[in-house]
Amino acid sequence: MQLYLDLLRDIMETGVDKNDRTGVGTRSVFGRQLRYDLAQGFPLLTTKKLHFKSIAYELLWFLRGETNIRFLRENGVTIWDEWATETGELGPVYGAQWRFWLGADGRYYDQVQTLIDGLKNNPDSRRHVINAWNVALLPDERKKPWENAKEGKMALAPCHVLYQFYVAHNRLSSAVYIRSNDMFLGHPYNTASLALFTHLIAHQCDFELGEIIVMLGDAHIYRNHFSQVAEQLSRKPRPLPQLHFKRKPNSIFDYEYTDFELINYDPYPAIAAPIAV
Ligand SMILES: Nc1nc(=O)c2c([nH]1)NC[C@@H]1CN(c3ccc(C(=O)N[C@@H](CCC(=O)O)C(=O)O)cc3)CN21
Ligand SMILES: O=c1ccn([C@H]2C[C@H](O)[C@@H](COP(=O)(O)O)O2)c(=O)[nH]1
Repeated sequence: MQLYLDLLRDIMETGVDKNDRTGVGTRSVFGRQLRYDLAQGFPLLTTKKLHFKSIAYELLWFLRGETNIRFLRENGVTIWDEWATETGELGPVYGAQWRFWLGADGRYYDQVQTLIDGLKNNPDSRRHVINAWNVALLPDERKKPWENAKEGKMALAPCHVLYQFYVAHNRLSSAVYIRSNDMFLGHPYNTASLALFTHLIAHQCDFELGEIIVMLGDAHIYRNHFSQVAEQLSRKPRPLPQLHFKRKPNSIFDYEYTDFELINYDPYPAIAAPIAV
């Protein structure tokens, strides 16, 4: 994960200070790419402890097509609490777009099922894409996230907007475009989430593992994370953990948290940081 630490340093040293929607303020750069070979280990940050459970349950929640935080809360995951309405609604965020994209013809489109079918039947296709940027449902940036959700809009505009998958020599690679990335809190989650998603799909479709590629638009460090970033940069990365499966469910939608496990994860202690809402 040296690539990540190098990018944090680059942002601190060369980034531009700007204001942002949350009022906290950021230092940012625009347009970067990080890539990891999944055969070298599972790209979960070791220079601070990450709550893998939050990352895994969030992905399972997307795959269920859910947009209420109930499922997350039932499993001890609180990372979406700040944006939800009193009843836990987030509006039509990722899960809704991945599984139930409402077409102009009035039909719902399941992008994940289409992806799996496409990878199995036509792996060479260049159209293995999942897109969350549903223009009609984007929030009004001047309103609070939960106000948007109450009006049937997304609480937050998608950050990890577009996924693409690629098969060569029976190896599955993936890429994600993240238009806006909170480099201290969000980025390590987003990287691990893409890695886990790629593992699940490879497991289902009998592919070997290739690379993951994370492409960033606005890559920012919030002003109130500067000291935490300095602490992180003083630490030396340790060997990556591995992901093992214990069961192969019949479909991508049937995985449970207990079906996989991380082994040899030996991180430095967690570093607490406030989240910008
Ligand atoms: N400002 C901001 N940054 C984000 O990364 C982000 C958002 N907003 N809004 C939507 C989601 C929610 N995400 C989150 C939210 C909280 C943490 C967080 O506080 N992580 C703590 C541990 C908390 C836990 O897992 O229980 C950390 O130390 O990593 C991480 C990602 C990612 N996204
Ligand atoms: O998966 C995610 C979701 C959100 N973020 C961060 C990126 C920004 O700091 C905020 C979103 O604010 P916008 O004004 O909509 O850009 O959340 C992330 O890093 N990863």
